Amino acid sequence: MRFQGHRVKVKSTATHVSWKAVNTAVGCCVDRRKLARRVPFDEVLSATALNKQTGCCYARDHSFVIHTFSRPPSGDPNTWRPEEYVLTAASGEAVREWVALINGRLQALRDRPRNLLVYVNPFSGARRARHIWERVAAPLFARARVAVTVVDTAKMDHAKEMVECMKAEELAGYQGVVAVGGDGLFQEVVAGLLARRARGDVTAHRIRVGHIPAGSTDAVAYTLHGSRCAATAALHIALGDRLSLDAGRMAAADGTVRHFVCQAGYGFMGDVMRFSERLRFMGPVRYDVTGALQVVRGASYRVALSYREATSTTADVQQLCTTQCEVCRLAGIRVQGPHGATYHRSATTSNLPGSGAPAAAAIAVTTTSGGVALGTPLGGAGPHAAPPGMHGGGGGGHGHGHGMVSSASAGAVALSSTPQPSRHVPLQGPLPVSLAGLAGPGGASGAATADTTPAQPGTPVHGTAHATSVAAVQAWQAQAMGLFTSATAGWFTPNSHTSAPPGGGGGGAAGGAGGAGNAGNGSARSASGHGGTSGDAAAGWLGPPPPALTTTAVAAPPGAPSGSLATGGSGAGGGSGQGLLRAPSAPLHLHHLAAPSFPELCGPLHTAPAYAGMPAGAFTAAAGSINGTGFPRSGAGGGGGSGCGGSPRAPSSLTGHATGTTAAAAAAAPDQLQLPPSLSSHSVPITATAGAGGAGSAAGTPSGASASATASQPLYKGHLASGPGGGSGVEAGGGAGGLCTAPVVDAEGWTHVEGEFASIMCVVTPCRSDKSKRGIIPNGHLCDGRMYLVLVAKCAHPNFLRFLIRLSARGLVDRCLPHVRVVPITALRVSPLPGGHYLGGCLWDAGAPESAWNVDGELLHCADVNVDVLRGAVEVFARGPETPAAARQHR
Ligand SMILES: Nc1ncnc2c1ncn2[C@@H]1O[C@H](COP(=O)(O)OP(=O)(O)OP(=O)(O)O)[C@@H](O)[C@H]1O
Repeated sequence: MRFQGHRVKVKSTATHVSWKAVNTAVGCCVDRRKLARRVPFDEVLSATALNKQTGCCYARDHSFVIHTFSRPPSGDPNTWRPEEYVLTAASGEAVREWVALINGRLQALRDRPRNLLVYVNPFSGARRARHIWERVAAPLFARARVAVTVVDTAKMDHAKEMVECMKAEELAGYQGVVAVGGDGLFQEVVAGLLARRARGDVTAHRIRVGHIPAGSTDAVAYTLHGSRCAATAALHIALGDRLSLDAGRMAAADGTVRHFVCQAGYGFMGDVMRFSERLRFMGPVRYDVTGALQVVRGASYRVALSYREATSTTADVQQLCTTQCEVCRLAGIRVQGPHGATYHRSATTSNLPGSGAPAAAAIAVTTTSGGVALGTPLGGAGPHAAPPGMHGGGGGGHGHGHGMVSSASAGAVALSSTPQPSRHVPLQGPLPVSLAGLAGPGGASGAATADTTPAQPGTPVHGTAHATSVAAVQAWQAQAMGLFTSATAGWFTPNSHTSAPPGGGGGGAAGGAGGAGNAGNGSARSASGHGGTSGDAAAGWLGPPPPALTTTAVAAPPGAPSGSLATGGSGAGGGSGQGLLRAPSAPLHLHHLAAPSFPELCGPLHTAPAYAGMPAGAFTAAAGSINGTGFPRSGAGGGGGSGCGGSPRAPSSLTGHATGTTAAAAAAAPDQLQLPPSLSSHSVPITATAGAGGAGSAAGTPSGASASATASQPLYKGHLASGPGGGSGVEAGGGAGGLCTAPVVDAEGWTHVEGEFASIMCVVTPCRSDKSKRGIIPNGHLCDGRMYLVLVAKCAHPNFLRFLIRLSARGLVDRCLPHVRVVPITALRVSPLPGGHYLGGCLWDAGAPESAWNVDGELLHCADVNVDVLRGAVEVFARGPETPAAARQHR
């Protein structure tokens, strides 16, 4: 054949097509090496026969073209250009053979998309999204023979709603969904897919997401590909690159849930976003303008932070996450594909038995007096994804729990779950004994409990069984059942004692205890639970095994009013508790309090947040207040035992036991049978007494000290713990810049800090952008199951400028500046506190006491949030940035 007018010898192997000049082809003035090419098939879009007449005096030209791309010969290899290699054969027959051979090889690449759904936001960035799609991306997809369905978004959340509500069969027709716009549009698509997954739609698991940058920041595309080039992004999509990507999930106290794949920022970042929205007419430059104004403004905000530090892994090695990222590969996310090509596989879809089908392990049972609601789903993947412990502290209304599938593979634990849609099953007599729990060899485990209403006190409490799983997971179930049977038997049987399963079960136990107290059939009963570790049963789930779990259900006193008597689990710190809640048989819906991270999954009633560490007594009292029946109510629950003395987030630091009484005002609302969206309008005085040896003592609360606090603040803000004793432990000073309290680590591994910060960021991937080319966290990873908490203490203007310059030029590492901390974490809670400093001005609300969250470029106005990370939450069309050494040149 001929290439660029010279004779070349072409050959094809299983992985590539290559050619080089034959010896006699070139004279001494032509460098033979410049004619040689080696093009891997996984970098070829397609081959097409050319059928052109080269001129009236010449014969028909028998040529074909190989559509591929090229990297710059030097410098950054991450900006690709479409490339065409034209080869001329001796005959038309030869051309047809070569075209068929190359396209046949491409057909065999199973990750190549054939049909894509494309959303274009015409208003992104400088409003060039449509133009970029038509001029840059669409022609490349046509070259790659990818069919596309294009939708222009008409409003905010249009793409999210469409993805979320589309029929499963329709979605199954696509291999991926592409967002042409900014980070916000990409986030919409991700949110839509995750919502489907939360509903149990297995189709959504294998849908990849692509981002063709046309917005103002385009941090997603930059992070994934190392460049903001639209052609590069389109090429990655057309070539079918695949990579699993972590996502952060931010659940706000107002019930809003947002996902992010780059960063969520409070303080400076939030203010920049908040005010730049008013300057949208300026286009992308609005961020520079408002950024400068915010530096001048020098705002700082007081918050209470609790975070769970990530365990040390290979990710701690200061190493860049690129195509060959060893950290992500070790995590089992990237595996070597056939023919030496690197394929990226999601742990959620390929590491489980019966590969391809996502594991289903959603288990939850909630019971009300009228029936049993099944299927509270698990939403996350990753050892820290599900916060089942939130269920443990809620004695009273419902027994419920979780199951989680765990698989250990390639040095990492991969967790996956497929939730089931909630159903409501009428309660007809005693239900079959229930148990739902799955555990895998990875160590994480869970449990589910349920309650119904035994006719007589003293008879076993039956539960409902609900465990849904794919066939592969059922194999694990058999293994897990033994574990859980022994662990949970006691939860259903009064006066029994049992031990927790390794690594989990506390949540279920406490939930079970509460569940046992749920009446619903008119017969009163009470239950007291003694959680092994704490009312914050997350510890039972994620942390070390509790020393013992004890559950006791006892009959209610004779003549007790019809209704339920319930208590929550007790804390581990030496405290134990029991509660008494009298209410009619109306459901208490305590699980709404108990699952703040999944409000979108659990319906509107789940919007009222509660946090781990809230004393069970508080739950009980709160429930009593909102049920408002006029019965006298008192609640006494075991202290939650999260053990941070004085942290506003951990009222249970007043461990020992807490006694709750409902406010009289609350009792004056007898018709309020369900939780309002927020508890903020309810004042629930709580008197708490610290018990001897409580977990709080570990955090500085003097052992045995008494503390009492009356909460006039919303419960969820955790201001309960401001009393003496509880508050004494943390005001030790120290911390970042000396402006925050010394970090206090509680028994469950949460670190609690209060302070005044100029900026708080939660960065889930390196987060590269034009403003920070190396990334905010240069050594972050795309899929390692951790986030990085960046704390910038209140500081003088020059110091904040130093921070911005450092962030922009080199990225951040821990203590890169005296007032900057970078901590790898897996979960975070943030609550605003009164205080803070800022200048007023026409562009901002001078009196605003709180900042807002900037969640991947979208505003979230509620400052009170819970954040966790979903490992490998989405699959994306990407392979990670390439290094010059790793980039394969075709020459
Ligand atoms: N047709 C539309 N009209 C108005 N808003 C839209 C429309 N389509 C999408 N949106 C919303 O516009 C917001 C911004 O979109 P997008 O993120 O694509 O651009 P951007 O903000 O300019 O870019 P970046 O997020 O990279 O800074 C998103 O919240 C998105 O939900």
